Amino acid sequence: MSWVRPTDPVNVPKKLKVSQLCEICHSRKAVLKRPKNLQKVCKECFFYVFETEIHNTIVSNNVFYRGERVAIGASGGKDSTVLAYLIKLLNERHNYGIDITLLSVDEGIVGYRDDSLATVMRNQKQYNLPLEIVSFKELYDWTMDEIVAVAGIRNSCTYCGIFRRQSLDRGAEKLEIQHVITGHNADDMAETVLMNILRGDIARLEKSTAIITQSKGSPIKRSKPFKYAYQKEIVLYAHYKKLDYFSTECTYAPEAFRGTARELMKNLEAVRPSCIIDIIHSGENLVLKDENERKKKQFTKNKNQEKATSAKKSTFVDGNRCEKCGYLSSNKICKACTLLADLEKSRSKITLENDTSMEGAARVMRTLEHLSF
Ligand SMILES: Nc1ncnc2c1ncn2[C@@H]1O[C@H](COP(=O)(O)OP(=O)(O)OP(=O)(O)O)[C@@H](O)[C@H]1O
Repeated sequence: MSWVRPTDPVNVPKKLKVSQLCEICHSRKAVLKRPKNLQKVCKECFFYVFETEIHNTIVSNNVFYRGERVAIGASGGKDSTVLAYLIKLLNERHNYGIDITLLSVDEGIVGYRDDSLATVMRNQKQYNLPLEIVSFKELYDWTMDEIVAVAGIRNSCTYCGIFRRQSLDRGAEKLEIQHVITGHNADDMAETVLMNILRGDIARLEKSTAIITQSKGSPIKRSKPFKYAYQKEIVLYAHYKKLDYFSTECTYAPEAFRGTARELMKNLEAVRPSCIIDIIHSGENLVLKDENERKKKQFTKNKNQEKATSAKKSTFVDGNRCEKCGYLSSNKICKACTLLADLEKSRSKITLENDTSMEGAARVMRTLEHLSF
């Protein structure tokens, strides 16, 4: 264990007021207030409680089994960098017996993902873990910069989310790994619960607080060991541990509604820090109406939407394979292929400049300015 009770009288601070002491060890000087519960703690106790809380989440939810091969979705950002560092540390400390690989998706965003992948490559060396990188270009023949040029910045998160999710699954499948863990934290989870409530999306609401998810028929399961970890604490941990992470925001703006929910969450958290955990707790304990009854209602709603958009929808069966790409899909044609078909229609309209020295968004904006559809 790394935490040591400060029994050495030489290290006990002399003239500290009681209010300056760490509220856990009552010996060392507190250097931070935990954003989660406003408890004043010293650096050593913060590391210890933070690591122990993640360990407890993993153990109490049976996230791993001995001998399991696990891929960590590594973006180079703070959450997944801390995740890679901590999972490796806890695996060694508590002998989980898991085999860890870093798995990155290169979405093809010049000036953003290329820099963050450079961080992942450094992390790979620092943590001595294998790394696999899959790219949108190799899987779909599109980069995100090209997609934004065709579909617009406002739709970027939709495309990126669907392609990234499938890319992580495909990367894991290539490595013959059946478990992908991601750095989604408590803030992300509370934000998703809030968003689903505000949208009335009950089907998603029901699944939004699960720590482990797996589509029926899919061999790949997903889990979120940081489910209860506050984003601010993850950043503090990375800062005090001097971890090497990439902190630039994505070049493309977050989905408008998610951005609004995030803002709302931040305002709520400022007034009541525990609200992040409280929202997750509420989500976990929601008792939803009988599923059949909801499905009937959803069916009627979908039928009406179908009529309005005259969209052709296939029968929803989990575990199907996409008729186009052959990858697992709950629809006849998977979401990625549906989006790709729309993109292909527009591809001919666009000729992207071959200048990679310019940042992605700037390049896209210039391309758009010169386009006449
Ligand atoms: N390009 C990627 N390659 C691999 N995994 C990714 C990638 N992008 C996101 N992920 C995974 O999904 C999680 C949530 O991603 P999100 O886009 O919300 O980023 P984030 O909250 O900024 O996280 P991070 O700080 O790790 O980038 C990440 O922590 C990571 O595990």
